[in-house]
Amino acid sequence: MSAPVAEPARRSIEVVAGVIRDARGRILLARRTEGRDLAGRWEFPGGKREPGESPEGALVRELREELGIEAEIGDHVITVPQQYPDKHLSLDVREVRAFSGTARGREGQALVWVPPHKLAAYEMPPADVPVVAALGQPDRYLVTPEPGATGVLSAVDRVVGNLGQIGQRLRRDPQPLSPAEQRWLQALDRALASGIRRVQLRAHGHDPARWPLLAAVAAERCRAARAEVLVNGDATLAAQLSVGLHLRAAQLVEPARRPMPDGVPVGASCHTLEDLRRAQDLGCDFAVLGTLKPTPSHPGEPGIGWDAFARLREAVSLPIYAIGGLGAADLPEARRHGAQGIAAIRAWWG
Ligand SMILES: Nc1nc2c([nH]c(=O)n2[C@@H]2O[C@H](COP(=O)(O)OP(=O)(O)OP(=O)(O)O)[C@@H](O)[C@H]2O)c(=O)[nH]1
Repeated sequence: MSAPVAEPARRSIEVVAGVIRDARGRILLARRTEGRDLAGRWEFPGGKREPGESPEGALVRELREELGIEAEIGDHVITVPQQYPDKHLSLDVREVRAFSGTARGREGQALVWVPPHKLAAYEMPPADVPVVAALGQPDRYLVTPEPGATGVLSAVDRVVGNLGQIGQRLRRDPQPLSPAEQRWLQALDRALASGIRRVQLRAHGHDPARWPLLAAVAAERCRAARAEVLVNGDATLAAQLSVGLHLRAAQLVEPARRPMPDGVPVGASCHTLEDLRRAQDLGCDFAVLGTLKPTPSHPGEPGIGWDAFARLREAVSLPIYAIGGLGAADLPEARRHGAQGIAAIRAWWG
């Protein structure tokens, strides 16, 4: 009997790439030349870090060698850990604050200047999917809390206490929002005013008969603020309101294909590698992964931590928000571990 063949260890490479913008705000992509891995795909110019080099130093050298420009390196955008069949990549992406010279493909590579909203139309390596999302999509994802005790429409209803009658009145009265629901909408307005641009409408525990109306009003406010909206778990409601759908982890096993048409956002809550793979196979636009840190909403759960987050993140190429006990102060660390940003109830709620 022959001895089992050990799987060859994947080599690790550290690559630094630059987001170079022209005066019109377009971003430079270079095409990988024949004979290299992923030949023909478009990428952000850059290359491998040499031993002893800083990320900034490596990027300045690569851009000089590849494009003939002298670059000034700016902010960190995201570092994406990514498993490829033959290697483990860490792709560290930086803004190029300024450069001198004219960019030319000095190694025979084609170049193209692309408006940011068109980046996703270019075929790029898997590690670049989270980079393109980091450049164009919100880094904060608000998940709404439940609106509180709202089974009370008025003092009369409280006395009657008959849900059937309340349901009938809801159908007649176009504005039956309770004080708690109105406070909830005001908090949503404050979150939108603070710059939140991606919202998951979720109200576990809220009266299901009242939720469609409240969600419709909330979706309208989000639209007015140009924020993207997804409703939690309910594809029918999402279609009625013409908004996106956020799948619960338990729902990932149900659909055989993407549950909404292309162009309508679909997100997914994930806890395991299997969830993430399923979300990716379904064509979800992004995932939410946690719980990252201990949080009062999940007592007794220690949180997976950033290293485990990065190990899961590298097995897929979806944009992924981290969730669980996180806030604005965690955004830089999230980006260093390949996260699109942070999903939260408390931290982003007005
Ligand atoms: N510069 C750059 N490299 C990227 C991007 N995305 C991405 O996956 N990569 C990967 O990072 C590695 C960059 O290595 P390289 O360009 O310096 O050298 P190479 O082709 O000889 O790579 P190799 O030695 O791994 O085969 C490649 O494996 C490439 O596929 C990107 O946006 N920019």
